[in-house]
Amino acid sequence: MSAVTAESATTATDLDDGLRFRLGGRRAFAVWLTAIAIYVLAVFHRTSLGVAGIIAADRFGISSAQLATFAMVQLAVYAAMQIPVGALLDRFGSRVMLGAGLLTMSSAQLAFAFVESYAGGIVARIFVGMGDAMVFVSVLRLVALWFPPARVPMVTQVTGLLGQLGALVSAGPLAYALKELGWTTSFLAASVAGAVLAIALAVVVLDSPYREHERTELKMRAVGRAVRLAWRQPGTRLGLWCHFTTQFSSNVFAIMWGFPFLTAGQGLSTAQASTLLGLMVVTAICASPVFGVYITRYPYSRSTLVLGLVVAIMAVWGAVLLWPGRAPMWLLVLLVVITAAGGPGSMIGFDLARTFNPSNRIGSATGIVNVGGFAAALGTVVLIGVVLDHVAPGGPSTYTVDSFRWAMAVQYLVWVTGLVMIVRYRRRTRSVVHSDEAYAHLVPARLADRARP
Ligand SMILES: N[C@@H](Cc1c[nH]cn1)C(=O)NCC(=O)O
Repeated sequence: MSAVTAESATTATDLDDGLRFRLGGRRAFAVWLTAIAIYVLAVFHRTSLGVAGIIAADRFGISSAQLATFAMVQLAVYAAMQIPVGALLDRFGSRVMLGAGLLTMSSAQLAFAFVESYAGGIVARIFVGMGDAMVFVSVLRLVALWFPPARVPMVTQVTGLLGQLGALVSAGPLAYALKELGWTTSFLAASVAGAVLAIALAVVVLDSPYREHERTELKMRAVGRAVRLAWRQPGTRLGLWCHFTTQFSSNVFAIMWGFPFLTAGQGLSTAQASTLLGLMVVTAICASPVFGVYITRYPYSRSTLVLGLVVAIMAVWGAVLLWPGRAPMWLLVLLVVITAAGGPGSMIGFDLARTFNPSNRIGSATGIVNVGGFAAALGTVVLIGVVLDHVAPGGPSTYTVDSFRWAMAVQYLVWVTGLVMIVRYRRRTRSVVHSDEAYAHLVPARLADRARP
């Protein structure tokens, strides 16, 4: 059965189709909201270090480079875990994986509350990255199974959007708690949230609304097969490259280099730079429903939106980097707004993976796609650091607008690579769409006649 034919079974809205619960009904919302709460917690844990950074440097007695290593290690583990986690998800389902993710993240934050050595802190961050890696793909699998296909693109976008609230919780309440309650109590409280959500998970979340959902009966040896089959789909690889190309710039900016670029490079105050970083979260939240509407209406042209978005991001970066001296504030605002749109834009990658894979491979396909943006972000973080070391060997105190001009320009290598790969896989994916009747619903009427004479 082709991917789309399998998916179309989920269009039923009554309970005759082997359904225990109505697609998009009350139980679906309860499952989704519980899963989202876990995703918010994952994003909160992921971004907590950004807020706790200066206190962490003090507590562990470490340099800025060692502090950055915490974040790098966490992200590297997150990216490396995506494919194994995706395959395990197809084997064990979302409930088990969300439980494992909660347990891993919460234990790691608990350890982080008490460790005092740098090595201990690194080990804790490794496990935070590992637990975090299990969450998002599991939530998207629930979305694909619990909602009617026509609503899945929008629900996927809103899922990404709501997850960003975790970053706001760490920027606000965690920053406050660290100041008022101290390190140990704050991280202890963060880990207790995991225990509460584990109870909600056990009570509310079911893997599937179907009575006999055909969960992949793969033995561990056969798990690799699901990954191979998902990888063979040009649509999965198109999703990977869309995710790769759209999201890395906003990640790099938010996680590592945005703040020094805006302060040391563009001469903004700390408060101005923080406001622009906050504006990125707000933009990502506002752009999500807009993209959701577009991809629901024009599924054939999802990659066209991605291409347009990437060209816009490249153009605004070009304007900032070529601006003589420091860029004016209006241009920096435009820069963060357009760059931030790449976050929700990257969700198109997951939508492509879902369209071109049957439900028993969604975990593997989503995991493959999710490697893209995080791997690109990691690579770019490192490349920018290498160039900065070269052009400003005196360290952060010697950064200037010109050092960042060269360093940030390395992003073009990544964008151009991504664009070439998107164009390549979009051609292959479209040829699959035009040759397989199962994808006929994706082809707009104006092209359908031409494609099927
Ligand atoms: N593209 C992000 C999510 C997002 C949505 N809006 C802004 N960012 C993504 O890939 N998320 C994966 C994850 O684990 O958070």
